[in-house]
Amino acid sequence: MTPAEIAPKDRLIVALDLPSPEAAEAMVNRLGDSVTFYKVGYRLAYAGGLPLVGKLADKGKKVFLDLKLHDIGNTVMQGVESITRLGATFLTVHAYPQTMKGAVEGRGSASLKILAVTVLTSYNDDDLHAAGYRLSVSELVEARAQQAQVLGVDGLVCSPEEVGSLRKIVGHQMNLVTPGIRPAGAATGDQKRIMTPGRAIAAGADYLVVGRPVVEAADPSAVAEAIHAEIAQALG
Ligand SMILES: O=C(O)c1cc(=O)[nH]c(=O)n1[C@@H]1O[C@H](COP(=O)(O)O)[C@@H](O)[C@H]1O
Repeated sequence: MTPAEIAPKDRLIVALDLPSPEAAEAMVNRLGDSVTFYKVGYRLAYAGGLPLVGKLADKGKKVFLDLKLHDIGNTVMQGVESITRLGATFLTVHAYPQTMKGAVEGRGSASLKILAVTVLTSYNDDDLHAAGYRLSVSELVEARAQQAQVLGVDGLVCSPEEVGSLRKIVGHQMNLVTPGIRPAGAATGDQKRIMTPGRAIAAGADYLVVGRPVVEAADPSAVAEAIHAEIAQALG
């Protein structure tokens, strides 16, 4: 599916950053038909949530398995080979060349799509320098995007701020998936490179990842519906 063919409703990925599979399933039931795509990340996966990937897929939902793998190439390759059997649509790895190469090999011809995390949305230039990098966020994001494209990675996780420049580099071949999404007035939390849903879509993001603003809301469905409306409006 090319990015232009993604239905507006399928562009919102709700991060099920919840403490247990029971809490996650309750949230999925609460959101009902309004949400079609979910992310399972550290909090849920390490609390016994991995079987939920297959369960959600059986219910017709798509699942983004956010494990952010990073290890020697052979270990990543073997891990991804195992993950291809879980039923996820997307899997994250960190955007290091050996890691991305191993992940693409492990994926083989499976339908799982590998997303490379460029620079985490909680980082700014100062955080990168503190971690020992000499490049700015935008320079490192662009360099990693180029490497990911050459290595056959399927998509990138980036902040909405980088979507415009990354489109020029990777065109429409790669999915651009953006966390760091905050509806107007929502608490920023630890995110540093953020945008509203409408502005992120207008900038060219294919998918928006939203966690706390939805799952911690008094009325999660109402927030999800409002984000869908912003997405639809931005797509015109
Ligand atoms: O890979 C991710 O999904 C990810 C990458 C990134 O750079 N920033 C980022 O926030 N995320 C994830 O996206 C979600 C954002 O959640 P909220 O900040 O609660 O909306 C979390 O589950 C993060 O782990």
